[in-house]
Formats: sequence, C-alpha cells, structure tokens
Amino acid sequence: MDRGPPPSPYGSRSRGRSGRRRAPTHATTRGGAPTGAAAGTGGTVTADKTLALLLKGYAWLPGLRRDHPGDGPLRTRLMGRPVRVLHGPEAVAFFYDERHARRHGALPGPVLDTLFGRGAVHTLDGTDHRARKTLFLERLTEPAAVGALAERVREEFRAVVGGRRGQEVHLFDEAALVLARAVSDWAGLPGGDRAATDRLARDCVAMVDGFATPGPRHLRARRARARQEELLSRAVIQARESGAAAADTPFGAVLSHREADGSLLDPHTAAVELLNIVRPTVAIAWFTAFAAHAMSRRPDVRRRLAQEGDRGAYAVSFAHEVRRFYPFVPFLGALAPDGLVLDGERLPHGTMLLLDVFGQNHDPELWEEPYRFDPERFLRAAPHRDDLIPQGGGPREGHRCPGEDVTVAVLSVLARELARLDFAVPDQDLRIPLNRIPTRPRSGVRLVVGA
Ligand code: HEM
Repeated sequence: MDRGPPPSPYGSRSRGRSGRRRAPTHATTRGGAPTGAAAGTGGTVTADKTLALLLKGYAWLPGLRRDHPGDGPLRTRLMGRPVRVLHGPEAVAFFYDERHARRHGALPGPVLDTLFGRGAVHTLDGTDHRARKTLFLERLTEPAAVGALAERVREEFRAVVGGRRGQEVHLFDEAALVLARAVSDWAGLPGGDRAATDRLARDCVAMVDGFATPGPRHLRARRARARQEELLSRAVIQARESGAAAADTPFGAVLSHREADGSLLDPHTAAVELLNIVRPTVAIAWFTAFAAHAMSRRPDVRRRLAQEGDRGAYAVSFAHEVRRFYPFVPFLGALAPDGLVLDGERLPHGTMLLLDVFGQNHDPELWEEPYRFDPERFLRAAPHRDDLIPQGGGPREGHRCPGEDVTVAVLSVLARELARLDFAVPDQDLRIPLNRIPTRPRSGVRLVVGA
C-alpha cells in the first residue's frame, strides 16, 4: 500500500547520506537472454496504478519503490498493462539494448498527438531508427553547430533583457521566446515573422505542458501540435517545390534526408522531426526557470557563475546539476519483446518496461547527498554515461537524446548571462509541485531587472 509521496527535495535540503559517491550495488537486471535463475524478489503491486500516477506525478514511482522494496524489478500495472520498473545504471544499459526494449507501439496516442508527433524518431526500432537518428546526430552534436546555436541564444537573451531595464520579467515566458527565435533562425526555418515565431514558442510550451494531463492543458497541446505540423508541412512542400532551403541548415537536412529504404521524408513526418528539434530546444525554458530558482536559493553559486570567464567549467557543471536535481522527465517507457526474460522471469505478453529517471537522479547509492544542489560534484568527476540520465541513457546511436550537447551548452550560456545580470527576485511562489508533470516554479520566476 502507498504511504503517500516521499518528502519533496525542493523545500528542505540535504537529507541524503554523506560520504563519497558509492558504487551502484542494486541494479535490477541481468541481461536479456533466458537465465534460468530464480525470479527476482522485487515488490509486487497488483492494482493498476494509472490513477496514482496522475495524482502523484513525480512522487509516484519513488513512493512505490520505497513502499515495495526488493532486489528485483518492481512489478505493477499501468493502463491495464503489466509493468516492470527498472532502476540503476545496469538497468539503464539493459533498457538501451534494443533487443530488450521496443519503441514501436510503446507510446500512448495522447503523448504522440501532443509531445512527439506520429511517426517520430522516438517510435522507430532497428535499421529504421538508426537511419533516422543520423539526421539528428549529424546536426546536433557537431561542436561548431552547437556553439553557433548557444551564441544566438546569448544574443537574443541580451536583446530581450537589455530592453527591459527597471521592469519585471517573467523568466519562463521570455526564455521560451528567446529560445524559439534563436533555434528557428539557426535551423533555417523559412519566413516566420516575429509574431509567427512567438506563436511557435507558445505552441511548443503548450505541447510539453499538456502531454501528460487530461483536460484543458491537453487540448491546448493537441491544438498547438496540429497547428505547427500544418504550418511546417506546407513550408516543406513549398521549399521542395522552389528548391529554396539552404542545404547546410537543419531545415535543409530534414528536406533531403533519406530513410533506410532510400525514400525522402513525407511532408508530415518532416514537420514532425523539425518540431523534434525546435520543441525540445524551447523546453530548455524549464531548465532556465530551474536555474534561476537555484540561484535565488544559493547566492554563493550565483556569485561563482558570475565571476567565471566565458569558457569556465563551473557553468557546465551547474547545467549538469540543474538537469540532475530538478524534476523534468519522470520516467521512460518501452515494450518488452515477447519471450524477454528479466531477472529470471519470462515477462507476460505486452509488458511495459519503465525506466525510473527521476528516482535514479536522486539515488543516494549514486549521488552523495542527492538532495543537496551541488554543481561541484561534476567538477570532481564528469557524469558517467548511465548514471546521469535526465535525457535518457545508453549510447547516442540508441534512443538517448541527441540534444544533450545543445541543452548543456545553451543552459551554461543562459546561466552565466543570468548570474551576471543585475536582478532582484520579488516576493512570489517559487514552490515546485511534484504532483504536476511537467512541473516548474509556480510563479514561472519573476525577476526585476536592475535599472
Ligand atoms: C530540455 C531539455 C531536454 C530534455 C529533458 C530531453 C529529454 C529527452 C529524453 C528523456 C529523451 C528520450 C530518451 C529515450 O527515449 O530513451 C529524448 C529524446 C530525444 N530528444 Fe531530447 N531532451 C531535451 C533537449 C533536446 C534538444 C535540445 C533536442 C534537439 C535539439 C532534443 C531532441 C531529441 C530527439 C530527436 C530525441 C529522440 C531520440 C531517439 O528516439 O533516438 N532533445 N530527449
């Protein structure tokens, strides 16, 4: 039985264990081939937990794991399906081995119609996935391209904030506009005037904000996606007809990308994948609001960021710690192929594997004092591939997020800009509710910029 959510890490500080980072000892999987070993001794929850997830949000899975401890994967049910919960770096490696986890058919329709789009790279497996993934890897991991996007973000941020001296700024909203303008320009999206780009920003925020919750937020998210897919599909058709797109931009790359069978992307799928570059870049607004939250709580961290030069390592460590500490992605899902054996158990048909992202990023077995915001931890040691998983794990060629370099570079730039800005934080509600997915500081972080 659930005993309520675990205490929020965003009100109190420093509840974790002290001491050095410990080696992970509790990974829950032993590989995909039948092992013949005794079934794992993970907790079992027989009731369907969909309602509990909707009510408890980020606190649901950590609470369930705490209340049903065991060595093996926790067994539960969601949306009528059997579920096994994976947790820990070894489990991450297991989850990202494509023999163990299928993406086709794993994501519910309401998530596809809001967050990712039908036919998105997230839903592909095998050679189809590998071919589509090159489109993203070639454009999003090249250091000069990443640096150029981060530089555009810096210029936009200075332009917006420079014009607002003496005024109050709603950081979350302004960051979304800054990011949308920068990424549209960088990606070579055709012809959007300022009003169209700002609309794109608001639509991208709506797609992320409404994917996980039934009701008006979800309807807004659906409308936002439908509108932007329509606009971008038309832009793709026009650019192909006129041959106008610059080949060296992400827009040009999407237009000329070839699938595993040699075909071009149809206009709708091209629009979906363009949005899979623009939307998550705009979503860095969530981390920007969290960064300001961290600076408001920790003036020492803000001072150090402000003092550091433009190439210093502290801002990068800060960006990693924001991604680790604050709640964004709660967990990831995939379907177990028929016959998969996990910890000695042959899984029932249609089992969903859930990778516990938020829980792992706060696991005291992996992180010294996990509830302490401490950018220094990443100065002492760079993050291990399968330990820090706010954007997925495993190798990049798998389903791991191809936008991690962009996220870290853009967030580092925005953190430095914010830290150097003369601003005050007026009285407001900065609490971060854990029962809302995705969450953010309630006020969106209002700042008064120095005159
Ligand atoms: C706001 C920060 C971001 C977060 C929290 C985030 C998180 C994630 C997560 C959790 C995944 C799924 C991994 C999986 O399915 O196993 C993912 C995949 C993906 N992300 Fe990100 N991401 C962010 C930024 C970005 C950026 C900036 C881009 C592009 C510019 C991007 C593009 C993608 C794409 C295309 C995929 C699909 C990869 C695949 O299925 O192979 N993301 N992201």
